[in-house]
Amino acid sequence: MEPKNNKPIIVIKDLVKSFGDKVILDGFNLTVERGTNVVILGKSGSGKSVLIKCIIGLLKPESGSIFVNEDNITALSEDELDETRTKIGFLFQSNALYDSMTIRENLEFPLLRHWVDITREEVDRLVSEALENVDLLHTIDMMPSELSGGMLKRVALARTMILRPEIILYDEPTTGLDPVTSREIENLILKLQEKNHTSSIIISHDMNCVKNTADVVVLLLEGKSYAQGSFEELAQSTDKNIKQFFD
Ligand SMILES: Nc1ncnc2c1ncn2[C@@H]1O[C@H](COP(=O)(O)OP(=O)(O)OP(=O)(O)O)[C@@H](O)[C@H]1O
Repeated sequence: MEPKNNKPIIVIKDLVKSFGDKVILDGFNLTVERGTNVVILGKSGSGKSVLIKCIIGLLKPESGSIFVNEDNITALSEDELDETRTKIGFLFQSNALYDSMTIRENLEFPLLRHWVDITREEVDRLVSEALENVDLLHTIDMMPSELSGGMLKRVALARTMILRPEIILYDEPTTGLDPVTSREIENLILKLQEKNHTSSIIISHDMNCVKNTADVVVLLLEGKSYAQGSFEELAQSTDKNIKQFFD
């Protein structure tokens, strides 16, 4: 038998999702190989967020399948979904940090929620380690309002990583950041991918981010995976639907 680790981590087949008579995903297919970063490129409203929500089981597709490892997301109960979701980290565009909590408390939150038997020492160690990974240990007792946009994104990334997810879904990780800070975030995404061997799906409009982080770029158009390839392959395409993203 083929060892598990050589199998793709996410396999999506013929996914269909509509709202009323509006078909958003129309037979979408995607395979994410273990340890790779896949960037989903698509116009506003093309269904990128809907796709991510289907992967974490927040939306139920009409048909098709989504396998994360051995689990068919579309067939899991809520309890089983909760278990699977602990293996999937999500970096929200808004960062989703709690404004009334310190950075330490924000990072403790997922640990205390998911690992009920964890000791105080272990919590402290993991929080410090997660902040060290993003070079922000000195902010541990600060409030989110004291940090810049780039620092908040790094804290949010540290919090996403703290449960050691196998998969990370990034929703426009560099939107609203200046080019230098964006580059810092892109480098962190690559560093943490290498360190923790995570696999990622990244939604981004920022072509520098796409270029710097993608192993594979997937163009979502009219509900389908219209094109797939490396950044360079797609950048050289003469297809007008693909070219418009690279011009
Ligand atoms: N819960 C919902 N009910 C009805 N329609 C929805 C719902 N969620 C999304 N849609 C519709 O699905 C389409 C795709 O939305 P989605 O948010 O996935 O786009 P997107 O590609 O992520 O866009 P953007 O880049 O602007 O974030 C939009 O037309 C949106 O209005």
